[in-house]
Amino acid sequence: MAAQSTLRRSPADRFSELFDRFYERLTARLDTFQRRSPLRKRTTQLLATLALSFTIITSGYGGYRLYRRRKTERDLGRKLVRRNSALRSKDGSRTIYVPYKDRTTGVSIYPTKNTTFDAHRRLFLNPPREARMEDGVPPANIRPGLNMAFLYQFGALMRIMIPRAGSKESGLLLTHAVFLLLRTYLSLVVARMDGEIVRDLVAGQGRAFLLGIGKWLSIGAISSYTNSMIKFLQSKISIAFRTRLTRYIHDLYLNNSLAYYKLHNLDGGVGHGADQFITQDLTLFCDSAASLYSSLGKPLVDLVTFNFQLYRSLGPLALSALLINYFATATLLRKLSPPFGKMKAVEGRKEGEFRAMHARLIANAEEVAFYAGGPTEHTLLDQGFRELRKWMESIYRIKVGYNMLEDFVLKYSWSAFGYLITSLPVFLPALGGLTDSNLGTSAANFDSKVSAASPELVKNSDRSGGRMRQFITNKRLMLSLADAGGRMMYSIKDLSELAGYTSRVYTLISTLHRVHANAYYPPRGSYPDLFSLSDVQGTVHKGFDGVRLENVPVAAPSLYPNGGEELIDNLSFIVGPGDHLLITGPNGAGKSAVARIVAGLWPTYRGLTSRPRNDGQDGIMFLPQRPYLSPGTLRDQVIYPHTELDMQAAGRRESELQAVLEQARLGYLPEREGGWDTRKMWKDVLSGGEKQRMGIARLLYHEPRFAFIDEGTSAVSSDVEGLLYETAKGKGITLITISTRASLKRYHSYTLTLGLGEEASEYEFLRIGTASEKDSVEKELLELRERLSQVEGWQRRRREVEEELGRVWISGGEEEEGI
Ligand SMILES: Nc1ncnc2c1ncn2[C@@H]1O[C@H](COP(=O)(O)OP(=O)(O)OP(=O)(O)O)[C@@H](O)[C@H]1O
Repeated sequence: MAAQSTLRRSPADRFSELFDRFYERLTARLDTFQRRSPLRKRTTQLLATLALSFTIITSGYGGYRLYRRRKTERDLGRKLVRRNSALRSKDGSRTIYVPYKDRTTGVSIYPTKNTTFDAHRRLFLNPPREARMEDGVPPANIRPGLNMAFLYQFGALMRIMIPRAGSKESGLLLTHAVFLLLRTYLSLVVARMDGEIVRDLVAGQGRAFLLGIGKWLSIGAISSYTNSMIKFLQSKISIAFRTRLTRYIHDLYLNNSLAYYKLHNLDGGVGHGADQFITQDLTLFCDSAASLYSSLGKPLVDLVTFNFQLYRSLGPLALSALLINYFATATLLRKLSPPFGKMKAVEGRKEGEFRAMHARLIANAEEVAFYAGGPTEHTLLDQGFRELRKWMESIYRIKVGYNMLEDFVLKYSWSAFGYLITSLPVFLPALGGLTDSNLGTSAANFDSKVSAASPELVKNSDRSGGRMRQFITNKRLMLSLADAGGRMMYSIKDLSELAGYTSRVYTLISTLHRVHANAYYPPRGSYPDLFSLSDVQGTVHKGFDGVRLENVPVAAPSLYPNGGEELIDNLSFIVGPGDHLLITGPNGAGKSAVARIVAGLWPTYRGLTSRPRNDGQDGIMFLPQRPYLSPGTLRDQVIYPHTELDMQAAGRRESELQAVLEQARLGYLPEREGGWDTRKMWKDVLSGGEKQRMGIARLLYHEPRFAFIDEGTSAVSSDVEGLLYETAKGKGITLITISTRASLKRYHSYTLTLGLGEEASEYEFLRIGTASEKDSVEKELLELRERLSQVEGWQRRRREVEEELGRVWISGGEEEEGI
C-alpha cells in the first residue's frame, strides 16, 4: 500500500519533497559551520558580500575585456579581409585574414625553408637508378604506370605531404586508420549478429530475436557514424595534402628565381604553363591518393581479418583456395588492364591545352573583338575540344572491354567460387573443419533455459541451429570478403590512374626544382648547344651602383635543351648614376632583350652583367613594354608591386599617392573612379596612354635609383612626355629608355644604337653632344641627303612608267582594241 501511495504522488510533489530535504541539510550544515567559526555572524556576512561583489565585478570586467578584444579582432579582420592583405612576421611567415562563419580568422603561412628545397632537390633531380627514370631530368622521360618509377615518385611527394612523423597529416591518417579498423570490426560484429538473428528467428526465440534487433539497430547507429567519419577524414586528408603541395609549389614558383617566367619561356618542361598542373592535376592527385588510402586500406584489413575468420571456421583448404583465387585474379586483371596511368596523364595535358586556349581568349578579348576574330577563335577552340573529345572517347572504348572482364570476374566468378567454399563443411566436413566439437562451441550461445528443460530436443536443435548460424555467418563473411577483394581489384585501376596524376605532379615539381637550382646539363656524352641553358657561363653581379654589361652576347633563347639565336655579338656599356641612356634601333634588334638580361629573365651566356642589388626603392625598376595592371584597388595600381601593408610599413601616406598621380597627370583618377578603394578591371577601364602614365606614377612612387622604361611613353602626347621625363629625373632617377623615337634624345646623355651593320648585329654606344656623336648624327644626315638626292631620279622614273601605262590602258580601264 505504501508503495502504491508513493506511486500516486505527482512528480512535482516528489521534487518539492526532495528540495525540502536538501535545503534542511544545507541549513543544518551552515549552522554547524557558523557555530564552529571563530568569526561573528555579521563579519561572515560582510565577507561573503564582499567576495560576491568582487566576483561579480571581476567577471563583468573580464567579460567586457573579452567582448572588446573579440570586437577589435573582428573589425581588424574584416578590414584586412576587405583589403585583401596579410601581416608579415619577422620569421617570414604571413598571417592572412579570411572570413570564417560570421567572423574572421587568421591563417598563418610559413614559407618553405631553402634548406628544405636543398634537401628535396636530390629526390626530384637525381632519382636512383632503380627508379628507372633515365636520369630523372628532363622529366619528359617519366613513364606513368604501376612500376618502380611510380613508387619512387609517390614516395618523393609523400615527403612533402607528410613532412614529419608528428605532423597534422600523420594524425589524420592515424585517426582515419582507427576508423577503418573500427568499421572492419563492426562488419564482423554485424556478420555474427546476422547469423544470431536468423538462428533465433528459426528457433522461434521471440525475446532473443527482439533483443537481437535492438542490438542490430544500435550497432547500425555506430556504423553510420563510423562511415560518415571515414568520408569526412578522407576529405580532410585530401585537402591537407593539397594545402602542403600547393604551398610548396607556390614557394618554388613565385620566388626570386622567376620560375613563373622561365617555366614556359626557357624551360618548357611543363608545356604551356603550370596552371593546369597546379589547379586540376594536383586536386585529382590528392583526391585520388586520399581515396586510395581508404579504398585500399579497408579491404586489406578486411581481407586479413575475414580470411582469418574463415580459416577458423572452414579450415586450411578453403583459405589456400581463396589465396590462389586472389593471386590468379590480380595477375589476370593486371595483365589485361590498359595503361590507365599514361592515359590519365595525356588527358590532363589535353585538358590543360584546351583550358589555356580559353584563358588566352579572355586575356585578349578586346584585340580579338576589334579584328572580329570570333569565327577564327571559334574554329580554334572547336579544334582543341575535338582533340580532347577524341582522346576521351578512345579511353571510354578501351574501358568497355576491361570493365566487362572486371565485372564478370569479380562479381560472378567470385560468387560461384564463394558458394563452393561455403559448401565445404557440408560436402567435405573433415577437410572443411566443421566438426561436431566445432559445432558445439559455436552453438554455446543457445538459451540455457531451453537446454535445461529438454536435453534431447536441445541436442537436435543445437545441431541444426548451429549449422544454420554457421552457414549464415560464413555466407556473410564470404560476401564481405568478396566485396573487400573486389574493391582491392578495382583499386588496381585507381592505382594506375593515381600513377598518371603522380607523374604529372612530380614532373611539375622536378621542373620547378630544375629552374630553382639552375640545374641544366647537356645530355650525357655530348656538348651543350651554343646559347642553350646548359651553356650559361657568364656572371651576374648584384650590388653595383649602376648598370653594366661587359662582353655579353644578346641571344634570344630557345626551349631547353636547344640553343638560342644570337642577336648581338658582344655588348658592352656602362650606365652610372645620372647617365641617362637611350637605347634605340629598329624593331626586333634586341632592345627589350637588354632589359631582360639585366632583369635576369634571360641568361648572361658570357661576360659580366652588373646591376643594383634591390628592386624598387634605392634599386632598379623595369617598366615593361606592355603595361600591367594588377587585380585590386586603385591604390594597388599605383603602389604595385607593393601591397597596402608594405605601403604602411614604409610609412607612406595617401596624400603622397595623390601627389604622385598629379605628377603623372592622372590626378583626376581617384575622384573619377570613386576613391582609392575602388576595385575594377583596370586593364579595361584605363586608356592606353593612362596605362602608360600609371607606369610612370609607379616609378615616381617607388623612386628607384635606376629605371628601364621600355616604350613607356609611346602613347603619351609629347608635351606630357617631356614633363614626365623631367619629373623623374628631378627625383634622382637615372633613366634607361628603350624607344625608337629619336626625339627622346634631348632627355638623355647617352645613346646605345642597336641593329647596325649588314647583319644588324652591331651597335654603337655614344655620349650625346660629343664630337663622335655629332659625327654619327652627321653621318646619318649625309646618308639621308644622299637618299634624298636620289628622289628626283625615282620621281622621273615614276613619270615614265605612268606614261607607258597610259599608252596601254584607256581611261575607262578597258584595253585598246586590237591588243
Ligand atoms: N621569349 C622569347 N623567346 C625567344 N625569342 C624571343 C623572345 N622574346 C623575343 N624574342 C625575339 O628576340 C628578338 C628581339 O626581341 P626584342 O623584344 O628585344 O626586340 P626589340 O628590339 O625590343 O623590338 P621592338 O622595338 O619591336 O620592341 C626578336 O627577334 C624576338 O622575336
